[in-house]
Amino acid sequence: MPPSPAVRYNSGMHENLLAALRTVNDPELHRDLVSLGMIERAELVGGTAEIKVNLTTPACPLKATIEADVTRAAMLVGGVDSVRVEFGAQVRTQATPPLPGVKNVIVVGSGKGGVGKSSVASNLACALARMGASVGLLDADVYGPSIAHMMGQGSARITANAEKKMQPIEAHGVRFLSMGNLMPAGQALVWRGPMLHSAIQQFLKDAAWGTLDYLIVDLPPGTGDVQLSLTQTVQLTGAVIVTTPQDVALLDASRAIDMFRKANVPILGIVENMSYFVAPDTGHSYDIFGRGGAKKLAQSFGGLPVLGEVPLDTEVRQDSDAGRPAVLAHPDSPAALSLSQIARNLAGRISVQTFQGSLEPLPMA
Ligand SMILES: Nc1ncnc2c1ncn2[C@@H]1O[C@H](COP(=O)(O)OP(=O)(O)OP(=O)(O)O)[C@@H](O)[C@H]1O
Repeated sequence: MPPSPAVRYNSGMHENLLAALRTVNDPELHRDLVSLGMIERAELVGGTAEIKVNLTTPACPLKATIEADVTRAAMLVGGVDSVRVEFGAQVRTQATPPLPGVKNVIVVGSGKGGVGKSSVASNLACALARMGASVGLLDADVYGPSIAHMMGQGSARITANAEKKMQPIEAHGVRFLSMGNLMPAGQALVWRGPMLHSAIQQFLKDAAWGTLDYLIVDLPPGTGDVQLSLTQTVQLTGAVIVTTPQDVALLDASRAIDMFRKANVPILGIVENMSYFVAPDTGHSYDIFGRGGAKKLAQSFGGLPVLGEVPLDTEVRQDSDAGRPAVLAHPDSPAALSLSQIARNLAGRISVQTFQGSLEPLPMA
């Protein structure tokens, strides 16, 4: 790893508190919070240590652990009776952002169709936005665009702004673009590769995305032209692979993983959708498609991360059909809880990957 550039702290910082915080490691980045540049404030006000930690994502999966570790370390400093920890977040980006203003572009792909890729993509986008990130969602499933419908904006139409850029539609705190908002409903798209390539380019580069922490891209199933176009157009942060647990889906998912690997796109993790079903009347869990396939798939590629398992749940479908993804409509349902945790795990993976690529510290306030 390259050495970390020195982090400068402003003079208002309490030296003993900073020294204590140097003993606290970020649990995923395995470096102390001070040298990572994550401490924005460390002051002693009366007997209270007031500490502001700037996380690398608002969806940090280990926020509670960090809070407990910071509190424990600060309480050991002389004169501290209580600790108040405040959190901020600043998502980092690779050395050159994938698009101007867009810190991370994450594609959501699958080998097989119908495994729930669009459902996962829309729920991840809404979950990350709800956690405080600025999120875009691009429906690159040009042959079967379903994001507009799932976001409750099936009849909205894309307009151009004053600079003649496509203006993303906003719903549930997410900015999105979908072919479904360009074409009349129910019409088929008959395009060849080069036309698809230029459509993808326009969706990415001629759209007013503004500043985004995460741009989630819902791909068509399989390993075709759109996937190729995307890998050639932007430096993708990575890919999330959605699969169901049965062998036929896993076989196709492994082809998708192989394609991304050949294109040098990091695999951020695998999501096992429709993993199991919990009968609402009896509470019994049934592994309808054979739970655990994603773990085996991950192992067969040398230990890829499994981001989580999402149960088969009628609310996921009903909420998508009603235009309000389950993480918002039924946030406490088992499927939504799992999807929210997957969003946190994904954000955590992205932070770790970005950190490993560059040890630039966060600029101090
Ligand atoms: N965990 C789940 N529980 C219940 N229904 C689900 C779940 N995940 C997805 N579905 C439903 O399955 C159907 C297919 O899902 P979705 O459109 O997200 O799949 P896809 O992989 O994007 O499909 P395509 O190949 O057409 O792009 C939808 O009706 C969706 O609501």
